[in-house]
Amino acid sequence: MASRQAFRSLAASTPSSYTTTSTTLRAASAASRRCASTLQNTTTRRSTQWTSSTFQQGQGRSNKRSYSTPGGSPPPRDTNKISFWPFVALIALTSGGYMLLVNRRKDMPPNPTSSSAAAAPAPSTTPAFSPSDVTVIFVLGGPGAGKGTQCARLVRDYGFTHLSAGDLLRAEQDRPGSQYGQLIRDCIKNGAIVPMEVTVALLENAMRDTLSSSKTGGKGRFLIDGFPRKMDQAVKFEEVVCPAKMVLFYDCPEQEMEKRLLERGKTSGREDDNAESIRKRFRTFVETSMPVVDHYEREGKVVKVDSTPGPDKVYEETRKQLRRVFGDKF
Ligand SMILES: Nc1ncnc2c1ncn2[C@@H]1O[C@H](COP(=O)(O)OP(=O)(O)O)[C@@H](O)[C@H]1O
Ligand SMILES: O=c1ccn([C@@H]2O[C@H](COP(=O)(O)OP(=O)(O)O)[C@@H](O)[C@H]2O)c(=O)[nH]1
Repeated sequence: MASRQAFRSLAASTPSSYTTTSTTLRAASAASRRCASTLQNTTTRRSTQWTSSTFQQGQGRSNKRSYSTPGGSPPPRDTNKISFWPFVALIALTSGGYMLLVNRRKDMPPNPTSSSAAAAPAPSTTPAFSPSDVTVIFVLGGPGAGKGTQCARLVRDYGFTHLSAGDLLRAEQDRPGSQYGQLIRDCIKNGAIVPMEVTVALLENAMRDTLSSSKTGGKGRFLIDGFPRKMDQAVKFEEVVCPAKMVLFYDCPEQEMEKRLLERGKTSGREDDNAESIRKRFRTFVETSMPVVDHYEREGKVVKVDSTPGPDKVYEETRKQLRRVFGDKF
């Protein structure tokens, strides 16, 4: 209980993730504006330099020609007017080329490892899956709260598809040739959050695979376990993949979670089930993931289950809560 309160008070002292997100978005778009204006200046400077040197060459040629005119008389002054229009055309062409370049860059995908690109405002888009076909339940809770254990039971009894973000990341980490392997390993060991593009893409692919291989005509129900752990993931997922129906939040004191994780570490083979990584994961959970729960709480989507008791009791409460939200035949 004490830890629940600690989570709450820490979460309250954490700046709103929306503020953080929108500040990052503003910073990213300011940076892209600066970038565009630098590009513009460079292009303008280049075209000016090019134009003036060409102009000088043109003048030079014209002077040479005129000096070689038999009779030695200087050329009439208004011949310069004739050579002015090609330069206007060149400036127009250069500017047009610049605009084309800018427009093409707008369509390029962001670089997944760049944090500013990660937070760059995506063009408004329709989610890949409609909530009328696909039910998404986010399953959240601290490390060791019992998310995976409860998901396994719900799959067994209700035919949900269970997608654990952590499992998907570990599979990607071990996939030969993955360009994200080392990045994922480092993040997991340090209890940090892997850049959202990687995780969102893994989840979307897994959902697509499930839906295309099932006989339910593109309909499905997913328990997305251990995701979203950071506000940017939540925003991105709902924007490009599918809005979530609800959040199942397993609430457990830190002391109990630590005990469970150390026990699990004896057999799990996980690089992060050790005292040092556990401490970092708890910190990330409080500072980064609790604001996500708070956000969904404000949206009225959170169903909280105390996961301190044994697994059977927690499951009983989970079913009761799901029946309350979805009705008896969920
Ligand atoms: N309600 C519970 N009471 C006691 N131990 C639990 C409970 N739920 C899960 N466990 C055990 O605690 C460890 C962590 O559970 P797990 O479901 O893997 O947590 P999470 O997915 O939230 O990290 C596992 O070894 C699991 O067997
Ligand atoms: O959306 C996610 C989910 C997990 N992780 C990483 O995967 C680790 C393990 O997560 P998992 O859900 O498997 O385990 P838990 O900490 O809940 O026991 C986390 O600490 C993070 O480093 C991540 O970066 N993004």
